[in-house]
Formats: sequence, C-alpha cells, structure tokens
Amino acid sequence: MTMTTGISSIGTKKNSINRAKVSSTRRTRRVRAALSSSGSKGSNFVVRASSSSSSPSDDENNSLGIKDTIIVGGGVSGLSTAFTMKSKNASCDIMVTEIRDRVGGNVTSKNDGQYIWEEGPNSYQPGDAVLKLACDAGMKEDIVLANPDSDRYVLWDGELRALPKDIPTAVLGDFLTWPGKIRAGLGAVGIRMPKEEGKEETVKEFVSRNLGEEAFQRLIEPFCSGVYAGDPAMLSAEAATGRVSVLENKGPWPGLFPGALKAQYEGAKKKKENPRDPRLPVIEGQTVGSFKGGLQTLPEGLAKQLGEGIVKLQWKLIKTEKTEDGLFSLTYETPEGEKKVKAKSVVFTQPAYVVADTVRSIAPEAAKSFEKFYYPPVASVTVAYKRDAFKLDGRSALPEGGLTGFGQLHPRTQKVRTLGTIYSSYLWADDGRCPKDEFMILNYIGGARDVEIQKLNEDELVQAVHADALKTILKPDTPLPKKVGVRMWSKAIPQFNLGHWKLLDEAKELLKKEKCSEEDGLFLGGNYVAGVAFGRCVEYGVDQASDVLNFLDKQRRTV
Ligand SMILES: Cc1cc2nc3c(=O)[nH]c(=O)nc-3n(C[C@H](O)[C@H](O)[C@H](O)COP(=O)(O)OP(=O)(O)OC[C@H]3O[C@@H](n4cnc5c(N)ncnc54)[C@H](O)[C@@H]3O)c2cc1C
Ligand SMILES: C=Cc1c2[nH]c(c1C)Cc1[nH]c(c(CCC(=O)O)c1C)Cc1[nH]c(c(C)c1CCC(=O)O)Cc1[nH]c(c(C)c1C=C)C2
Repeated sequence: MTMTTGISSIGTKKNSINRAKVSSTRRTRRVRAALSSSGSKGSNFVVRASSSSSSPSDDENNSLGIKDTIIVGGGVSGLSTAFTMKSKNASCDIMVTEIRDRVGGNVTSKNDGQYIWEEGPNSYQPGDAVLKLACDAGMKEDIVLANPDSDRYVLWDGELRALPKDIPTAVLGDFLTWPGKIRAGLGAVGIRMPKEEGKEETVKEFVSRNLGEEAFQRLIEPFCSGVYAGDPAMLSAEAATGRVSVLENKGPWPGLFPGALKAQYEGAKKKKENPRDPRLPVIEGQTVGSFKGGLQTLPEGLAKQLGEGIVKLQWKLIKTEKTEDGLFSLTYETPEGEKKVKAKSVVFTQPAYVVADTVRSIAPEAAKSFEKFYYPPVASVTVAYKRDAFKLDGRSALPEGGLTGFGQLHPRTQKVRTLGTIYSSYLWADDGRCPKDEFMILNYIGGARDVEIQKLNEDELVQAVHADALKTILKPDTPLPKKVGVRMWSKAIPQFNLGHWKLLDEAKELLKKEKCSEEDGLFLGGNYVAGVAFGRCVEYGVDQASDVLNFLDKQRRTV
C-alpha cells in the first residue's frame, strides 16, 4: 500500500549555513537590481523547456540569487498561481518548490499499462476557472467530461436512491418521505426558526433548522462524507458550505429558496454582462470533469509549461527566515544538498500542518495556530470486478454490463463502513482506463468519524470495501476483486470545522506581527485557505497570481 503520512515534519534546527555577509550598500544595490527585474506586465508567456535565472556562481554558493516569488508546493494551488503569474508577466522570476518527486500533490493518477486510476481526487466540477486554465495551458483537447445524466445515489434503508436533480423530482420522487418533503419545503420558503444571533452553526444545525432532520440525514449528511469525509456535527455551515449558508438571508425574505432565486438571478445577470470565453467547452447538466489519462495530466502539463528550471522537485523547505532587507530566505534540502534561496515574496500552498513547521522559526505563535487545522485519514481503494458481478435492482446497465451513474454515498446511519464508491468505469468509459470485460470502482473509506481506518492494512481495506459492496451493488458470492490501487492518506482533507475562518484570521494576524503578512510579501494559499474543491483551488490560485504580481509591482515602484 502506498502510505502517505502527510508531509514529513520539517526540521528547523539542523541547518547551519554559512551565509556570505553582504554590506548594506551592496545589499541595497542587489535588491534594486532584482526588483527592477519584475519587468513590465502584459508580455505573453512563451512555452519553453527550461528557464532559470540562477548563475553558476550562485549555485556554487548554494544560493540561487533573489527570486521575485517562490511558490512552495507543486499541487494544483501552487501550479495555478505559478502558471498564471508567468502568463501575465513572462519576465517575472519565479520558482515552484515541491518536496515530492512529482507534481500534483493530492492529485495522484496512476497508470500501470492496464488500468488508469485515481488515488486522490477523482474528478472536478468543470467551472470556468479550471477550464480556462486548461485551455491557456494548451490542454483543451485533454479535458474529458462525464455523462451529465450520471446519477449520484444515496443508500437508505437498503436501497440506492438517486439524488433529486431538480425541485419537481425532489417533490415527486421517493428520496424523502411526505412529512420530510413538507418540512423541507416549508423551511426552504422561510417557515423555520431563525438562526440564533451571533452563533456559528454546524452544518447539522444549519440544515436541520432550515430543511428538517430527514433532509439532513438523507441528503446533507452523506454530502459531508462525499466532499469532506467530515463530521456534519463539527463542520461549520459558514465555512464548509460557503455560498449555501449565505442564501438564507440573501433573498427578499428569509429562507434558502428566495435566496437561491436571487442568487440565480444575479448569476444570470453576471453571465450576460461577462460573456463566456468562447474557447471553453460547453457544460451540460451536472457533469464532472477529468483529463485524458487522469487528473494529474493538468498539474503535469502546467509544470511542463513552466519548465524544469522553475519547478524544483524533491526540494524540501526546512527553514524560513527574514533578512534585514525584508526579503524571505528559504532553506531547502535538495538532491544536490542544502540550498538557500531569497525571494521578495513567497506563496505557501503546503498543508497547514506543514506551514506550521515552516514558519515556526519566524512566527512561533502563528505556528501553533497552523497546527490546529484538522486533516482526518481517508483511504482510497480502487478495485475491479467482472462486468457481470453487479446486481442492478431496476437500474439500467451499460450494454456490456457494470453500473451507470457517478457513484454512491453511504450515510453513517446505514451501517456501511465505506464512505462512498465512484463508478470510475462508467464516468470515464471512453478514456480506456480499465480492461473492457471489467468494471473499476473507487471506494473511499475512513474520514473524521472513522480514524481507526489507519490500522487496516491493504488487504484488510480491500476486504472491507468488498464486504460493503456485497451489501449494496454486488451479486451474492461475488469473489474478492482484483486490487488495482490502495492508498492511505493519513492527513487527507482539511476540515472546515467550527471556528475555521477565525483560526485562519488568527494565524494571519500572528504572522503579521512578525512582518509576514501579504503586505510584507507572504501569501497563504492551498486548500485550507481556498476551499477543498479542486476547482476552487485552481480559482483561488489564479486570483492569487494577480495579488502577488500587484505586490511585486507596488514594491518595484516604491524602491
Ligand atoms: C482522498 C482525496 C479525495 C479527494 N477528492 C476530491 C474530488 O473528487 N474532487 C475535488 O474537487 N477535490 C477532491 N479532493 C480535494 C483536492 O484534491 C484538494 O483539495 C486539492 O488537490 C488540494 O490542492 P493543493 O495544491 O491546495 O494542496 P496539495 O495537493 O496538498 O499540494 C500541496 C503540495 O505541497 C507540497 N509540500 C508539502 N510540504 C512541502 C515542503 N516542505 N516543501 C515543498 N513542498 C511541500 C506537497 O507535496 C504537495 O504537492 C480530494 C482530496 C483527497 C485527499
Ligand atoms: C466519500 C468520499 C469522498 C468522495 N469525494 C470526496 C470525498 C471526501 C471529495 C470531494 N468530492 C467532491 C468535492 C468537490 C466539491 C465541490 O464543491 O466541487 C470534493 C472535495 C465533489 C462531490 N462528490 C460528491 C458530491 C455530491 C460532490 C459535490 C459536487 C457534485 O455533485 O459533483 C459525491 C460523491 N463523492 C464521493 C462519492 C463516492 C460520491 C458519490 C455520489 C467520493
């Protein structure tokens, strides 16, 4: 089993690097020269194989000169920022440093010649930010979109029920009982208890109050598994559901429904005012996206565009310091030994618990705040069965057998340990990810309410998901599946629990006290800041590129 124990703890005391002392006049001259290299904006980003501004003598001294920006972390967040910065200003001197020997971070697509499978995220919501980035990076042809009719199923009372796609199906279907529908309907139009003044509600409190207990149990509780692998009694409605929680008070009168109508109206107006980039593929219904060969095609494509000189693999950040000139000095362990790099700005996109170690030397109090973000363990278990192994229970099958749909979720009340199962062979049927006579599924197991999952070994995990599949989708006596790939993420997804935004503000405030705020050139990114969705990380990363370029521009003009 591939075991990802999060990112190993970073030592800060180990380094004793001899830094050449630079006289203050020389230092000022170097800073000026470097600042002026920010260059003019607007030049086009040219694809190139390699680019680095470091001189051989710099390398000899274990130093790479002064960068405009160092982006720490080669996941989708960091690469989106890096690629956008270079696209907007080709002369901007940046570097992306990644501790692993590959880019992508959580995004982990595997290919053994027979199967292609995902060990981290399985798909993304095809919002314009991801699609645009892919088009800008020359990967439009690599985008693959799943069938928009793919149902999401929720297990309830032994039956897999399709999530209603619209209000008529919600009203007429059997997803909720009639009392449940009436309670949800009344609540949605505003006939419900108002929120207690000043209280931050959990997702469970927010949904139960607005839509009733049944809608919470059947609809939202599994959704919390399917997005956060989280506990709805701990997740913050405000932080975890973002735009949904604000709907309650957005409309002409209180309630989620009037709020949703207003949001829809505003969205349509905005769309009219900002016509869509014509290069972007048309998106139908509730589809999800991937790339040919898997999600990792995107980060790999972005890194290739940036070039080897910019993306440094197996570079472990071990220390962050600030120089007297207000620069950041980062110390790395690299395959070529210890290196020190200075930069005018840094973007930290590594997980919060790694940022804690990274900033401990310059902001010990802030480090304590970063340690508090919680990432529970989740295992991804991809297996393949013969196509005729599945029972359909009235559902349609593909002509060659197997299941149709996006996948299924199992509310914790239904006594199935696996959180949910993705029907990979249906979603990416045209991408040749599995032998034709087999059907591949991706199971996620563990999460905030099942941290004991970490004690299971690879075979036990396969047995656990197989036992659960027998309860829901497999014909009785189906033999154990072919094991395709198993990965334990011991720190998987940051939980946007109660107090999430307050904790982030506190961490930023403590950094600011040490002159490490955005105004000083230290930018925080990554999924615990942006939101956990792949698409949201891209969107935030792209927006952050402008913030960093603005900082550099402002700094250049003030020196
Ligand atoms: C099991 C799982 C399933 C998921 N499923 C979905 C899904 O289906 N759809 C969806 O939208 N989202 C999903 N997500 C969430 C999504 O994948 C992530 O939120 C997103 O990929 C995070 O990207 P990131 O760049 O912010 O962080 P990361 O991917 O964590 O990238 C951070 C990078 O920093 C590097 N790093 C760490 N320490 C250092 C250091 N000291 N020096 C240098 N580099 C360092 C790491 O190696 C990593 O590459 C899933 C996540 C997991 C774990
Ligand atoms: C069971 C575990 C998980 C599954 N996916 C994730 C986990 C933890 C992670 C995840 N899934 C989605 C997102 C992005 C959310 C967004 O805002 O874009 C993340 C971080 C997408 C998603 N997956 C499901 C739903 C309902 C959503 C929201 C958007 C959409 O409808 O596409 C359902 C779902 N997730 C998983 C399964 C098995 C599943 C089944 C229906 C796995």
